[in-house]
Amino acid sequence: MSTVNIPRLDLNSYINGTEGERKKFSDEIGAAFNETGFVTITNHGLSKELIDNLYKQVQNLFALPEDVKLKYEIPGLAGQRGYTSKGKETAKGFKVPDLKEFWQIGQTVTDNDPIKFVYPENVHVEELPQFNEVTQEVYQRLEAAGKHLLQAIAIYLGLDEHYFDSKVHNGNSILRTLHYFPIENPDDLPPDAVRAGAHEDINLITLLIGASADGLELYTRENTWFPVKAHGEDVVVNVGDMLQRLTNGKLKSTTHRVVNPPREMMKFSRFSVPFFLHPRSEMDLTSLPSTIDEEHPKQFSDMTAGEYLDERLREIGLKK
Ligand SMILES: O=C(O)CCC(=O)C(=O)O
Ligand SMILES: [Fe+2]
Repeated sequence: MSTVNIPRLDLNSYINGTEGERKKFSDEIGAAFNETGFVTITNHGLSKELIDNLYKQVQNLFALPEDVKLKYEIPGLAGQRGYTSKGKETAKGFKVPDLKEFWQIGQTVTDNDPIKFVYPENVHVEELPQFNEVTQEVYQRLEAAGKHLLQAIAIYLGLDEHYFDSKVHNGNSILRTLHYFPIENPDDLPPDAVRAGAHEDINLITLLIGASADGLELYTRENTWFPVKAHGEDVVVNVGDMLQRLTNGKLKSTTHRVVNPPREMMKFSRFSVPFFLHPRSEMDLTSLPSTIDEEHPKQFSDMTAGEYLDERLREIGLKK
């Protein structure tokens, strides 16, 4: 099996570290994002209690009766807020939808930024007030961690440390709580039905709170699948397509998937919670001039984040 190096980095050594520690963090995350596009992070600002409470609430949400969940599935929002039922999202290039249902929470604008009027309202689960509270806290903490990670990445890219700050302020990020539902009769499934088909994330970076079970795999340069394992409460962070475009492929948006468990485990749920860190839709994703040269010709067309998101949501079947 090919060996894939997914370094485990301490975010606190960047936030509160010495000049040397900050530089080391920035070099390490940059090198990993250039090589495999994945790292795991400790000291990310989410306590074990918060994560345990999050998973408890997520389980409560998906345990609600089908008709209650369906009342939160809102037409016209492309799944960007509230509930998305089974069979709605299909990985790009796949025919069979993923074996999952999910709930998405978006940005809450608390200042006078006019972008407030552009975003759809978040949907609150009337039956579970604690779900709304805990996901709000998790959103804010992952967004804060993500801003620090982008500062470290900016330094690696030779940009000003605060290059991304204004671009992600009140950005279009999404916290997705996911349920890969139990399958009682795996024989009834189409042969190519999987929990999450191979895909790349759309956004700048994704922060994933370690899932309730194994299954996440990344596609290596040697064309093999490699399992991504996170210790306890570590957060897995990977590069998305927007950051790959901005850096002309210097930082890699690595293909990943969630495989089905062994047959006898198919009757158990798997839960996971990725946070897709998006910029404001006006951010220009045109590749940075410093990433283009004779050896690395320009690979992507110039687009804003909003245009790119729209194109991708259509490709995965969420937007008509
Ligand atoms: O469930 C997981 O572990 C990963 C989910 C994922 O890759 C996604 O939703 O984009
Ligand atoms: Fe993903």
